[in-house]
Amino acid sequence: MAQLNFGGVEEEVVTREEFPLEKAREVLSTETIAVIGYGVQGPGQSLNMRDNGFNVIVGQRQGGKSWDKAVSDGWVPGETLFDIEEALSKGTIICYLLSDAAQIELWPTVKKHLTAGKSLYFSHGFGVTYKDQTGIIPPADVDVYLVAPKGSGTSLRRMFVEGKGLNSSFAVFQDATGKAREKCIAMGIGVGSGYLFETDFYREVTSDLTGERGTLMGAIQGIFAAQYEVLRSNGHTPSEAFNETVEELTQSLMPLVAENGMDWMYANCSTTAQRGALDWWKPFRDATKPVFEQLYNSVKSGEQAKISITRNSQPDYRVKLEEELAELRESEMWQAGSTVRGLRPERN
Ligand SMILES: NC(=O)C1=CN([C@@H]2O[C@H](COP(=O)(O)OP(=O)(O)OC[C@H]3O[C@@H](n4cnc5c(N)ncnc54)[C@H](O)[C@@H]3O)[C@@H](O)[C@H]2O)C=CC1
Ligand SMILES: CC(=O)[C@](C)(O)C(=O)O
Ligand SMILES: [Mg+2]
Ligand SMILES: [Mg+2]
Repeated sequence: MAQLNFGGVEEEVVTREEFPLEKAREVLSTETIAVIGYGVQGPGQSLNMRDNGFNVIVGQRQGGKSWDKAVSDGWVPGETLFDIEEALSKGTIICYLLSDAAQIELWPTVKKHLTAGKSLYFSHGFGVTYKDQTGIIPPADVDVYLVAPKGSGTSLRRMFVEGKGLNSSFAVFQDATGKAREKCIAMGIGVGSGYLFETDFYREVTSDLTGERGTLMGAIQGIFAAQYEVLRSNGHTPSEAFNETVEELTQSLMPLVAENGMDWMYANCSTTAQRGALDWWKPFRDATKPVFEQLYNSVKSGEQAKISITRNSQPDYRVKLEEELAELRESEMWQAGSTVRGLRPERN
């Protein structure tokens, strides 16, 4: 592990240099990796591992859209693509990549196939941490670990194809064989992680639930909507409001932040913009911090897990979800966005 300084705090990370792909292949050479579920993470992780030369099979319910996608991605029914139970019985490393709510329903079946010495692999600390709500309590004689790519499975795959790597966290919950940590890191390299930083199941799930509800997904849409509405109610056109809220951020300014940090982005804007941004970021922090505190407490208490389980276990959850996504898509702001995106020269 490389010891690195993160803003004054020493942490250890695993890089591809110190744990090369050849080593990962060697560690997992006798394993059959069964990826259960072919939604978002399933395709990204299984395809990356397959391209990395691992022995991978996919387990998915037959007949649905995900099964068809698996076939079109080159998984062969009866050879590398099986129904879930068959994949569970063949696999020695079970990658449990169903949605967190669906993991509860299938758990009794998975448990049956977790014979001594197998590994149970997650990409989230959810099921194990909230065991009182999920009932997911792994048998004592299996290794249990996670690799959580910090981004969408879609990006994990795209970045791998481009020769890049997404960062992932990793954690060992249970080491029955004495080799759990090594296997976990090898899996992390195999799924296409750029580098791996260590955590535990509790910290992974609480930070992840906070991040996605916060700045990554929830808060950002909230801030976009607030600014857009203020601009619109003061007579600005939809295109002007959208460009000044979203398009400029994603197309021009965030790539600069990604490249070299916030001060670098500021340094490449006008002195007028710099003055304003430097004056206004603290009031925005102070206004939103209580909401973030409320969010974190709701994650910590298990309330957010409960909501997620309850809502996503309902038979009509997909229909309801689609309605909520459509509400966003059909809002004036995102309709304006659709027109704006269509005007990008590279799309013509
Ligand atoms: N979506 C993402 O990019 C990320 C997901 N994760 C974690 O990875 C895990 C997998 O998440 P996603 O890929 O988003 O899952 P998903 O919501 O895309 O679902 C995966 C699969 O579960 C299957 N499924 C759903 N209900 C089922 C049931 N009752 N029985 C059998 N199969 C069923 C679906 O057919 C689908 O193929 C979760 O723990 C999630 O928190 C972690 C990082 C990012
Ligand atoms: C993409 C990711 O890492 C998230 C936002 O946490 C998730 O999809 O659960
Ligand atoms: Mg995440
Ligand atoms: Mg998440």
